[in-house]
Amino acid sequence: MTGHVVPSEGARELFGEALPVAQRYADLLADAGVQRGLIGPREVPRLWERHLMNCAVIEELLPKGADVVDIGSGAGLPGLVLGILRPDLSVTLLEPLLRRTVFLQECVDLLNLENVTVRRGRAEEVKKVVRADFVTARAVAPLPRLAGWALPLLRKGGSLLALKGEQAEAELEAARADLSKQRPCVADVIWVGRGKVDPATTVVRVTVTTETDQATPSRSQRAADGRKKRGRKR
Ligand SMILES: C[S@@+](CC[C@H](N)C(=O)[O-])C[C@H]1O[C@@H](n2cnc3c(N)ncnc32)[C@H](O)[C@@H]1O
Repeated sequence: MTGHVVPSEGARELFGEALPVAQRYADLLADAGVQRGLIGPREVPRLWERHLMNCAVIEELLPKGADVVDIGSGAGLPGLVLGILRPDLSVTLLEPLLRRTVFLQECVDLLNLENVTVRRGRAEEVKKVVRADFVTARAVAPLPRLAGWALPLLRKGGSLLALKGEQAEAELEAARADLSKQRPCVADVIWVGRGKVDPATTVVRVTVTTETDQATPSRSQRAADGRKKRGRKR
């Protein structure tokens, strides 16, 4: 055990009652996570500020009881942190690599997180079986590709919350046309955790406005719908 992952006062405030469990997770990351190459050793001194806290503030965006799927969880960021902080959420950690899912399952078992499920797989392979109110992702893929994986998983009114860096606004502007072709949606960039983390966490939020199976109807479907509507009016 490295034993030097000490939470700051800000981390203590942010995690509150969940701090002991978050501390155990931080220790697992600093120990087995580093040994197994899931997180770089240079990240250890900044585990709380740069990783756990930066991810934890996303909880501000999640209503009570929401279903959350975290695409490409890696060592558990942000999904595992959200599951620790918010026992009311139902969190699925979706990750294709066995080495990572083994670590994630060990964390879930050791931390006794009954609200967190580990699922091994690629996001593009679960479109027909996974549904969520929110999809989270950090450092997984450029926005158009990420949206292609995430939007089909969302219920109407649900959002993709993509944790992004300084280029978030430019990335969103470049991806807008592509996003609306994938599924009707509205998208913006928001900052969460002001006063809790510095800098605030930048999130690209993409909210879908139709049911899953109504995603962008084809031209022929639209024409057929139009004919039906005119028929009903007569
Ligand atoms: C750079 S890591 C980021 C891990 C974590 N989200 C973080 O911020 O530390 C990217 C992760 O995405 C996963 N990934 C890559 N392609 C994926 C896909 N198609 N579906 C789900 N996860 C994927 C990788 O296996 C890897 O664990």
